[in-house]
Amino acid sequence: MSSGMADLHISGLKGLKKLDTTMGRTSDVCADDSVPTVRAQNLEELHSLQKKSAPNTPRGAMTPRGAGTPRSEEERQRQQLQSISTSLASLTRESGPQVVRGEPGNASAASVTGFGSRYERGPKFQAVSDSALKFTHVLYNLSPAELYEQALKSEKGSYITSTGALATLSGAKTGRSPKDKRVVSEESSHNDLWWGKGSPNIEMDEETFLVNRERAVDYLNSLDKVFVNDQFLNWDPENRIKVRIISARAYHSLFMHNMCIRPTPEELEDFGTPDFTIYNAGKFPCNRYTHYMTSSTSVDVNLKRREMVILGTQYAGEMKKGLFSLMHYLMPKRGILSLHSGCNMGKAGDVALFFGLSGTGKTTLSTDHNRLLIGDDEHCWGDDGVSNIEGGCYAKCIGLSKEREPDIWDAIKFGTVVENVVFDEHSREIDYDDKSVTENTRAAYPIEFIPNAKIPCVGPHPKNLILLACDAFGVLPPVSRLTLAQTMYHFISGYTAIVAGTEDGVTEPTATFSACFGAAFIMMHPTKYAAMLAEKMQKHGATAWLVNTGWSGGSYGVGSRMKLAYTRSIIDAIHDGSLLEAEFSETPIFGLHVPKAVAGVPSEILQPENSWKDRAAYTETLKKLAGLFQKNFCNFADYEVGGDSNLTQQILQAGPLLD
Ligand SMILES: Nc1ncnc2c1ncn2[C@@H]1O[C@H](COP(=O)(O)OP(=O)(O)O)[C@@H](O)[C@H]1O
Ligand SMILES: C=C(OP(=O)(O)O)C(=O)O
Ligand SMILES: [Ca+2]
Ligand SMILES: [Mn+2]
Repeated sequence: MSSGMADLHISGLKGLKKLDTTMGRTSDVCADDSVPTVRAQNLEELHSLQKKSAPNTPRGAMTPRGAGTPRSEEERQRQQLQSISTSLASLTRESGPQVVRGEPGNASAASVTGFGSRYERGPKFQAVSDSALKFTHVLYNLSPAELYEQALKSEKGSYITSTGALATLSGAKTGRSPKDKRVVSEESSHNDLWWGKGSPNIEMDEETFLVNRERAVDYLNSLDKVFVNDQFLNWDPENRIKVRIISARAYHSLFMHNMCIRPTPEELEDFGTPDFTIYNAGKFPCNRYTHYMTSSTSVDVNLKRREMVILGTQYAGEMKKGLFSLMHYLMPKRGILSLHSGCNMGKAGDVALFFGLSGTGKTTLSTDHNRLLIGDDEHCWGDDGVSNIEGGCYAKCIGLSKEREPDIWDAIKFGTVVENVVFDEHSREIDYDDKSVTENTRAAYPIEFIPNAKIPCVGPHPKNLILLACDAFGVLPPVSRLTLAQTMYHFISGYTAIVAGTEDGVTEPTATFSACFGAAFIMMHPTKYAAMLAEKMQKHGATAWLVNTGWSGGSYGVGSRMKLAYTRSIIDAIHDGSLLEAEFSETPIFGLHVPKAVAGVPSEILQPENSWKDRAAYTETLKKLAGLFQKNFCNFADYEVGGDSNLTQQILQAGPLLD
């Protein structure tokens, strides 16, 4: 210090000389004083230094033209923007909008493309409507952090929770709208698809699809900014599908970032033209004067155009399950079975699939601390084994507890989207029991957020198939082993029971039958999938089980939901092979094979009649459910499963028998 002070002096008479603060810096300066100086010349530059572009994720609008960017990189970006402009092209004007990377205000000529790009601006450009003069700002494959900022800035109802998740509201729709799901009848797919009674595919013509598509595209192009995600479906590299999702909300972009497979920067570089595009204009309604429209909501799939249009619902699950429907068309055509199932694998490589309708436990039970998670909801079973279609999980949050579902609890952190949950205004702690917004509260997170995720999400052929049913009647045994014919019968039936709106005082459960445990998502006739399943089960020697995750000791209102700990013990016994060695007895009516004992489960609950106080009520309820199964199966009685008429006869006889 003393040497520096000695050099400081004032000289001359015309004011003070500038202090040279760098003067005399010697090695004996105390450590506190040795912080490097700021590089920036001004505040603007300082702020610009804060952000940098990673080499593989160029920011078109932020990279100054000619600032050392290699020509090929610039060309690649131009092609990418051209591709997005083409996606957003208006059909009536046959032109895409002028697309610019980045937020409004960041427009720079270098990143503008599309119709009338600066190279092509001619008289034609002047002649078109105002909308062609407007830039469409594209926020392309933003990171979770960027999407958080976008959501917090522009979307009411966006908050950061105490653990760092992004809380959002999905709007008026807090679940899917299956009655508004339409599929275009066109020559390329018409004969492959399942139409008519029981089918989820509500027919729509090509013309009406284009009307809705135009409505969505015009809406998206009218916005200040749109989000574009280019991602993949299916971890099987040979059957990977490239999807583009164009949406109006950061919530939607982050949701799909989490749920689809995230491309590496290299994979993104040669992404090229997507195989399928979603136009999510869910903030905007469809027009009820449009032919076929029965509400303000329409989710329209066009397999020939490889497009999906969403109008009138912001529920993000619509995109996830819409893509699942697409896979239910594309994969079986390649001989690959698509399944609404969870999937996990033991350390020894034993794979289990968990089938079941919503709320039966696919996500909860496939997320198992002792096993590797392959996926929670959508899988393919092909010649080489299984592959997850998705890159993330979508867990129910209602009643979530750290003790019972620790891995899901811990996954709700920075990057995760939590939909429609209620939280403390100040602490931002989520109250998982609060159903004020909806009972269907959800968390969407990348699969890597589960510590024992199996990456890549593929595995060998399954050893066990676990058919889950949440039987609110409480008459199905907690676990039973199924024959092949029974497996087909229950797979085609797709049973679960829900409890109708408690607020109405209704305590009676309602049986739901949904073919292939996912009728809302299948595209072809259920027997097509069932035949493939039978063939694969036989070929690979898988064992199937029916597990009731619903009521025990009586129906809803009398009995109680099966303890999760018991269900987990049952599942453990299936995985480790011990249950296969058990002694079984056959139940009346349903003819199910029930084990006499399962480690960790009280034996008296294994036969449901033993857990009911009122035996007569039990028998009556059992018969009632059997009748509902039979009535439902009438819909399939005239169909053959595959080319095997013998198996078809066995399947028809494998259901419940009443005398
Ligand atoms: N015995 C049980 N087995 C499975 N889930 C149970 C059980 N008891 C309660 N649950 C709850 O039921 C819900 C099952 O939902 P989830 O696993 O998300 O179903 P899916 O993925 O099939 O839609 C979870 O909220 C879970 O905590
Ligand atoms: C995403 C959904 O599936 P699941 O309930 O099976 O998790 C849904 O039904 O909206
Ligand atoms: Ca590549
Ligand atoms: Mn699920």
